[in-house]
Amino acid sequence: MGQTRSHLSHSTATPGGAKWKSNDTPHRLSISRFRSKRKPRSEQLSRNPMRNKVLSCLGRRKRYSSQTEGDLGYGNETADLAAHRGHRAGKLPRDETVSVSGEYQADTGVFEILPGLGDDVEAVQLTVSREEKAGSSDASCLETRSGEVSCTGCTVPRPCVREDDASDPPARAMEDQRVEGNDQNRFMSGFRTDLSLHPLFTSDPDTERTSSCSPSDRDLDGGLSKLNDRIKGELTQTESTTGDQNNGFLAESGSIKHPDQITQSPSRQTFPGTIPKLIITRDPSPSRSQGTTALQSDQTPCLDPPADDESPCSDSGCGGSPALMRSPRKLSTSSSIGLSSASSFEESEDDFTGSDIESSLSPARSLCSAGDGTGNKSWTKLKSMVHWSPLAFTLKNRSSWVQLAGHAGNFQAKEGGRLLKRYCECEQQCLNKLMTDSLRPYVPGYYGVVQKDEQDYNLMDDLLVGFDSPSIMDCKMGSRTYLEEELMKARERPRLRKDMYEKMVSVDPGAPTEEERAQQGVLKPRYMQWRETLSSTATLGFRIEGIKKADGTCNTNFKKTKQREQVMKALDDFVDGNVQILKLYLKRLEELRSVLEKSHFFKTHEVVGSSLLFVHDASGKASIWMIDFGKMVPLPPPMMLDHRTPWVEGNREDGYLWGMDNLIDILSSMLPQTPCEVDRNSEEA
Ligand SMILES: O=P(O)(O)O[C@H]1[C@H](O)[C@@H](OP(=O)(O)O)[C@H](OP(=O)(O)O)[C@@H](OP(=O)(O)O)[C@H]1O
Ligand SMILES: Nc1ncnc2c1ncn2[C@@H]1O[C@H](COP(=O)(O)OP(=O)(O)O)[C@@H](O)[C@H]1O
Repeated sequence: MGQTRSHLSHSTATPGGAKWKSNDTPHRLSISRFRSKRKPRSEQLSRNPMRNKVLSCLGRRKRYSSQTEGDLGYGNETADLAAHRGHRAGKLPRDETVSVSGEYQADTGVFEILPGLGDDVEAVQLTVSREEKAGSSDASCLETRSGEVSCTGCTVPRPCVREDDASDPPARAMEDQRVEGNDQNRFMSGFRTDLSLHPLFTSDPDTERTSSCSPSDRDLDGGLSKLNDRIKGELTQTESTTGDQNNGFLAESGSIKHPDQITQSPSRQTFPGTIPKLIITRDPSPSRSQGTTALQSDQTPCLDPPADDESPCSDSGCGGSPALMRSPRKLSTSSSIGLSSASSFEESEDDFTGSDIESSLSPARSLCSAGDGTGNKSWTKLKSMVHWSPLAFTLKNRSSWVQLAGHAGNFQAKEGGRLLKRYCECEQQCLNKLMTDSLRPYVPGYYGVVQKDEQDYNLMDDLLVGFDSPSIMDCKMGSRTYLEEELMKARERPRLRKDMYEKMVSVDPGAPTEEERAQQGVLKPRYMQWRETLSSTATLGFRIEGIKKADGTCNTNFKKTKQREQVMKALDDFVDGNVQILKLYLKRLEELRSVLEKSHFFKTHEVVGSSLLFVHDASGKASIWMIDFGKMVPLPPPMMLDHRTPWVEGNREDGYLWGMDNLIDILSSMLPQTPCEVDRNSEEA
């Protein structure tokens, strides 16, 4: 119970760059190297500055608005399910045709059994009407819109708790983080270049709206309806898909350079963009003015927003979850690790140890006590967490499914190697489109929308299937984690998030401004930007969200893992010094990058908050998939992104490929040099 293990492997490294050995893993070489594979930034692409108001109609992810601990997996299943009733969220329009990828014939409207659902699923219907729904009064009865999944075997994932070290220095002031390499004018020709210069949250939201929005409402409406038409068309075009997630498995060998042995290259990539002036994070430097706020508005931000005032594709948006507002220390649903009992885990909450980031939870509820990825604290083993049930071995396609990050309660693991993820329209549309895109091998197979207990879910492959006690890492990609739409909404209708304020304070009590402290709340973009600059998102274009290792140890506390060397240490520990795995990951990433660069889908979507899920196991299998498409939104045609251009408001760039370049570069630099490279480097030196 609660066994502590885990150390970052580098902590035992031989000083002085001597060869390092961990168990049977290959030696790491002490030669420092830095490979720069960064691709040149492409020229500005054709862009349409029109605000894509359709975003607000696309994905809306909602968490259970009144989550209890039972909701989060502590209660028994019956209680969980009961609690979920009445919190139906993110519903599709009643009359909408639901596409179930690959397992239906268009226009039939027939029921079909999804093979992957196993015994749980009784039926899936592709099209329903309001009348049908209206006739269904009993939540336990078959909902005729998209089918029913019985409750058997489903439980809500448990949350994983993060622990943050509040003693670390506060984040740097973001308003000053204009970093080298930025060339706004180059990218903003044809745009209103004053967008990022406006103070956010002016006293007159209408004025602000006018200044930041070029097109008229009529134009926007037109764009909205055209885009909706396009999307509707695409919804019917989904092709057959099956869960072929094993297609990404790879294999190789070698040794990894110890992160401590890698020196910083002069060619290190720095964030080429500008941190928007939304944020004033307090700077520890006495020379900095403190207590300034970005909320330059007469308008008093609302601390208890109306439920419908949410930002797109967000569970609670800038307005936040009302329930969370009322329950400030509720577990952050996005700071969780869930272990589904639909997987092969057997667990009781008593088995979990560690402290709780969201400190309202009792210690008994806490799942992991983690270091910050810098070696300051040791990781804590969740428990004798991975108790394989004998049953698990007899069931085909079952995995020890783990929810490493994201919103607690969003997932339910199903037999048949699939997952139910709380419905998000944006995600549904993306997954549908991805099923026919060249990116298909890099995303989970998608099987449409199913309904259970008045809640819609997207049904997708469990990517852990096929792995034996996998090690998992969630890496959030991109240099920006909030949509432009969210930013605009925050300006127009600023809503204070008490939960985010508290999350911020728990990590760094000095981070809030005086005003934020007085308000006991922060705006969502402010919080998101603070997280970006505290971690490696702003400087490297990605950040580690969580790592769970084969031995059951788990760390979701990488909020302050910012520096390249810190990231390397975490990665090194994740692969346990196994250079074979590292090479496989590198290969997969390079392949994915190449496909991304060519994918029309990718070029035409703003990709925010999406992650790469790294999975490997002791057998030497390793792969990476893209997950979380809740904030992957289509651009108004003919706008396209290169995903490397620094973001300035209006250009919608997200830094996804820039982050990938950096990630690939970091992984490459961890590999041992070939003799040729050693020679070349010594010659250069
Ligand atoms: O990781 P922490 O610091 O807890 O912050 C979370 C993550 O950024 C979530 O992103 P993700 O889901 O990608 O993990 C985000 O959800 P959105 O992606 O919906 O914006 C949450 O916003 P809220 O859901 O508004 O609380 C935010 O509170
Ligand atoms: N298809 C999948 N297969 C296996 N695990 C998944 C899959 N999708 C998500 N997960 C797990 O769930 C976590 C959260 O997923 P994500 O889609 O980011 O949720 P959210 O939308 O709530 O942020 C991931 O870190 C990963 O551990």
